[in-house]
Amino acid sequence: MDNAILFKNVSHVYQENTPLEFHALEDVSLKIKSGSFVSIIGKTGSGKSTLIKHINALLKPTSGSVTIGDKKITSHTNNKHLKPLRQKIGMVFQFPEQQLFAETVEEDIAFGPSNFGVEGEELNDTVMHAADLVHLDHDLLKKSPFDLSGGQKRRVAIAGVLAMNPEILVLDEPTAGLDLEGQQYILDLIRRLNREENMTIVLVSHQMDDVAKYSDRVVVMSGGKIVKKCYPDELFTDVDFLNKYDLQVPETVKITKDLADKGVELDKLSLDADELINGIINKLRNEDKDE
Ligand SMILES: Nc1ncnc2c1ncn2[C@@H]1O[C@H](COP(=O)(O)OP(=O)(O)OP(=O)(O)O)[C@@H](O)[C@H]1O
Repeated sequence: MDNAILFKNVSHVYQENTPLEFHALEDVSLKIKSGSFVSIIGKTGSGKSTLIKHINALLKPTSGSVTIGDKKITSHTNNKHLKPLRQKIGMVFQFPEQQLFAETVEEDIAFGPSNFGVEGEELNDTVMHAADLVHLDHDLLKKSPFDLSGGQKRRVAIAGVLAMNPEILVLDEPTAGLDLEGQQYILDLIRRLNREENMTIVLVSHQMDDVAKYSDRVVVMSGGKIVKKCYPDELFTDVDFLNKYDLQVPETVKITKDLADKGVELDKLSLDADELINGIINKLRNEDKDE
């Protein structure tokens, strides 16, 4: 089924009609195609979390509408009608392991599906499948989640979301606080879910190297508005734009520019370190041939 996400003229006002009224989203329109990997970036307070909370109607638009597949959400939508929608959207908030609570890893992963009536053999299969998706060793399933490492805990928390079999996965800074290896593990997992399970990914991140490497499209927010929607290479080659919105320049872009300043022009800009290394090797080989 086509689960495109469509924001149409969405505004969101916190604490409306009070002295604390705050316009966090203003007239946001955006289409995220089913099966794509889209990153939402922008400096702190630009409205990224507010935006993504509309995807599962944790927040509803003050005006405008959000449509997921054939389900339209407006300020009038009744929460009673949102259960099927929420089942197909997995939300991974910052530090999701802080929500782990069960005595065993297995029970934690099973919590969501058992709430939706899955039981017995089917529940067991669901838990195993989710554990496999995050490459969690089955020996760990009987352990307390609190005995695991930080990276393992985060994988358990994500497995709990995946056990609901979501078609759309929304993640807010999913690698925050992990060491480099743990970060890589989570990002590779997300990319695998996108490519192999055709899951739509909406990622909020401050890590521009990751955004550059993994996304199909990037959405830049500032002051509650979308200021750019484009392909990663279009964004990350525009250093003036990145500076204007306080966004980091990815390391691969910096290296490519440094090389060009030193007279080494590569054939194309790589947003992935492995690709960049291959570009440099090709350049060296071609130079050898020319000599
Ligand atoms: N419940 C709330 N009541 C009032 N204002 C809020 C509320 N939640 C968020 N805001 C404000 O809305 C603005 C956007 O917040 P939001 O969390 O969406 O930004 P963000 O881009 O996700 O930031 P960060 O990168 O720090 O997570 C901020 O100025 C924030 O202070």
